[in-house]
Amino acid sequence: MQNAPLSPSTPAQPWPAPRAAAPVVGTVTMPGSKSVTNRALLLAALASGPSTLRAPLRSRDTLLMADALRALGVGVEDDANGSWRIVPATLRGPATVDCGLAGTVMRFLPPAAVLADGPVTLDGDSRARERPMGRLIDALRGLGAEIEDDGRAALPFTVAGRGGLPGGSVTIDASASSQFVSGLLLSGARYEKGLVVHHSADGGRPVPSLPHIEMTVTMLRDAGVSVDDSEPNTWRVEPGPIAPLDLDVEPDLSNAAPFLAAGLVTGGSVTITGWPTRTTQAGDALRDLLARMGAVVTLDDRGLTVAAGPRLIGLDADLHDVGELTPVLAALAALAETPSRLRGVAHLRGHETDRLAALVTELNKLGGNVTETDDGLRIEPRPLHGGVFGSYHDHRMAQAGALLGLAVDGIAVENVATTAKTMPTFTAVWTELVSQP
Ligand SMILES: O=C(O)C1=C[C@@H](OP(=O)(O)O)[C@@H](O)[C@H](O)C1
Ligand SMILES: C=C(OP(=O)(O)O)C(=O)O
Repeated sequence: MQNAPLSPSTPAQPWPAPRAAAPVVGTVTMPGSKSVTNRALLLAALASGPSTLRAPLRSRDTLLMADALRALGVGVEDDANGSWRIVPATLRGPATVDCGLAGTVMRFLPPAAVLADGPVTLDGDSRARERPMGRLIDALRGLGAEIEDDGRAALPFTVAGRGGLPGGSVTIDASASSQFVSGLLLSGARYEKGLVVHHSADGGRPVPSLPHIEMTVTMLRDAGVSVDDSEPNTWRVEPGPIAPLDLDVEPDLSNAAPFLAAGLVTGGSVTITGWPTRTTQAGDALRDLLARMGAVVTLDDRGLTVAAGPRLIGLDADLHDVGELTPVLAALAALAETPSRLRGVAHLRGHETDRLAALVTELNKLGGNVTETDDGLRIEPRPLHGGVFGSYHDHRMAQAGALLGLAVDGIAVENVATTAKTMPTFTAVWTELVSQP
């Protein structure tokens, strides 16, 4: 198993996306959830004893998190069956952390780095330096942390670890990313006074991706931490120990999106095994969203099966809670019979790339009719033609391109290797699924 971060470099040749010769019918087992794996790694590092993570995701984002924790002195050891055993330690500095392009590393690690006994310097890919960070840096300063960022309010910066943090109450504008809140909550129990996080933004802009905060709260409670989220936009974490984890990581439901959509655009049917009946993963919303697009959706002992209905219809939806599904849903909408309106996702401009601009550019390059709105996209289906689909170092843009390639002749995806951010096996699993007789 590879432990070094996978290279984000751009290969010279775009990947010729396979065109479906027949309806795609098959079953796929997804690797573990990125969001669960990186929360579990961080919590395990701060826990009161060793933890076991079974079926963790091993991808660029999670290997970066594992390496970051190792740099701080935590043991992240490979077990024989693919599990990780995490042995906490007093966090040490000086240390250097490569965040790559992982939001979960750049937002979850700094609130833990204040607990280190020396400086921790964080940096990442060039695009990572443009992703929103300033509000989290300010919030940590408000809680007593010292952070040297040369006024950039972005990566790279150095957290002056002092072996602890007073903690207390802080108000943050988390309208750019739910990860600011999740990051603070994950470490909050280890602050002397615990933590109260309150979200407030100009114009009442809400926190996006609330299911991801629910995931954080659920995982903290499962580890014995007392969290009060009864008041909207306020989260209270009591100081106290974090119990060791013994966790089976759920399959990544957001990464299931292109596979489920593959059945829909080809008139076929795809089953994802092990789909949890209860989950906090945002990707679970696919059951409802794809049904609204005309799919026949069944959750049973086999997993989640999504079959094409008589028509693939457009979608009018607020994706604020599930923004990470937007690129694949936009590609699916471009292949639908009726127009779509995807709303509530202005914050996608700060994701791996500006996803709204990227989707408009790349879909229109192929003959599409997509316009950017204040907070999303309008998609008028048009017959598409072949061409190179740019991925902008964005795993979900690459997945969107692969999906288009099933239904449109001559699509090639630039830098498909970027899918390794969350699923290094993407092209292998995709090719196997779509080439089945
Ligand atoms: O906490 C998490 O695991 C995530 C939160 C969301 O971030 P934003 O709130 O920045 O959209 C989501 O888009 C991202 O893929 C994963
Ligand atoms: C927004 C995403 O990632 P990140 O965790 O880097 O924010 C994503 O995976 O769609």
